Amino acid sequence: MSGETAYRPRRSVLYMPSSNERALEKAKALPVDGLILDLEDAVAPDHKEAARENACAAARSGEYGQREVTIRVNGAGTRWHDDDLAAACAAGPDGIVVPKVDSADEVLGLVAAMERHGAPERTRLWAMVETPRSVLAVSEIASASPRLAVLVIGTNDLVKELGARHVPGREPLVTALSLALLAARRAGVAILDGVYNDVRDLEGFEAECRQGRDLGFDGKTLIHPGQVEPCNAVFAPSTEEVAQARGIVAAWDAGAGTGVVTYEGRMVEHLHVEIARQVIATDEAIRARG
Ligand SMILES: CC(C)(COP(=O)(O)OP(=O)(O)OC[C@H]1O[C@@H](n2cnc3c(N)ncnc32)[C@H](O)[C@@H]1OP(=O)(O)O)[C@@H](O)C(=O)NCCC(=O)NCCSC(=O)C[C@H](O)C(=O)O
Ligand SMILES: [Mg+2]
Repeated sequence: MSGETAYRPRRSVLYMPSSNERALEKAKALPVDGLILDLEDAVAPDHKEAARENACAAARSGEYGQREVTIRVNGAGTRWHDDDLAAACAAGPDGIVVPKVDSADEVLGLVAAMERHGAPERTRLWAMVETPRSVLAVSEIASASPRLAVLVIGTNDLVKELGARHVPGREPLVTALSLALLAARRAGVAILDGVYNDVRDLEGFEAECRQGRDLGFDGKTLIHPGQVEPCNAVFAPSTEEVAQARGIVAAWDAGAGTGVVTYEGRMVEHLHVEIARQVIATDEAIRARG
C-alpha cells in the first residue's frame, strides 16, 4: 500500500457524537472537508452500541458527498475497542481514527488488525497524538506504516495529561504541536490541529486557527457547525496569496533557465516556485469542491 499522493483539502474536520442522529443528518449539508463520527469521549457508555451502528450506517450510506468520512473508535484497552474496530473496518470509511496511539508498535498492531478485519485499502489509519508518550514517540508513530495518513492532535487530553491550562496562544502546548508537525512533515502525512472548546468565542477560535495555520497544520478539528466556515477561510489560501503565487510562477517561467529571478522586488528561487505551485494546487482543489 502506498502513501497518499494527490492533495486533499482537510481544512475543517468536524467531530460529532455518533449517538446524535440530528448531527449526523445535519453534517450532510455542512461545507466541511471531513467528519469524525465519534464513538469515544462524546458518547456515554450506555449509548456506545447504538452510536457504533449509526456511525457504520452513515459511513456506508454514501450520503456525505466529497466529505471525508472517518469513525473514531474507542481506545485500545477499553471494552469497546475490538468491536468498534471490527465494525468500522467492515463499514469501510475513509479513515479510522484511533485515540491515544502511543507507539509505532501500536500503529503496526492496528494496521494488522485492520487487515485481519478486511478493511478496504481506501480506509486509512488516523492516529491521535494526545499523551506525553505519544508526543515523545511521534516521529516513529508517524512513519510506522504507509497506511497511516493523518495525525490528529488531541489538545484536551494533552492539557489534562500535562497538568497544563487552556490559555490564549497555547504556550504550554507549542512544543508538543511543533514536535508533531516536524514528525508529520518528515513522514509525509497530514496533520490536524486540536479543537477549540468555547463554541461561542469566534474571535478566540479564529486566532487559534491562524496560529495553527502559521505553524503548518493542514487544518483543524472542530466541534460545532458554527466553526466550519471561519476555519475554511483561514486554512484556504487568500485571493491575494493565489495572485502572488501566479505572479511568482509567471516570473519564473519568463526567466526560464536562470536559477534566480525577482518578483515585486523579492528574490525568487526554485523553492519559492514550489511553494507557489502548492498554493495554486490547494486553491484549485478547494475550488473543485464547489
Ligand atoms: C459542543 C456541543 C455539545 C454543543 O451542542 P449544542 O449546545 O446542542 O449546540 P447548538 O444548540 O448550538 O447546535 C445547533 C445545531 O447544530 C447541531 N450540532 C451541534 N454540534 C454539532 C456537530 N458537532 N456536528 C453536527 N451538528 C452539530 C445541533 O444538533 C443543532 O442542530 P439543530 O437541532 O438541527 O438546530 C455540540 O456541538 C457537540 O456535541 N459537539 C461535538 C462534541 C464532540 O464530538 N466531542 C468529542 C471530540 S473533542 C475532543 O476531545 C478531541 C480530542 O480527543 C481531545 O482530547 O482534545
Ligand atoms: Mg482526546
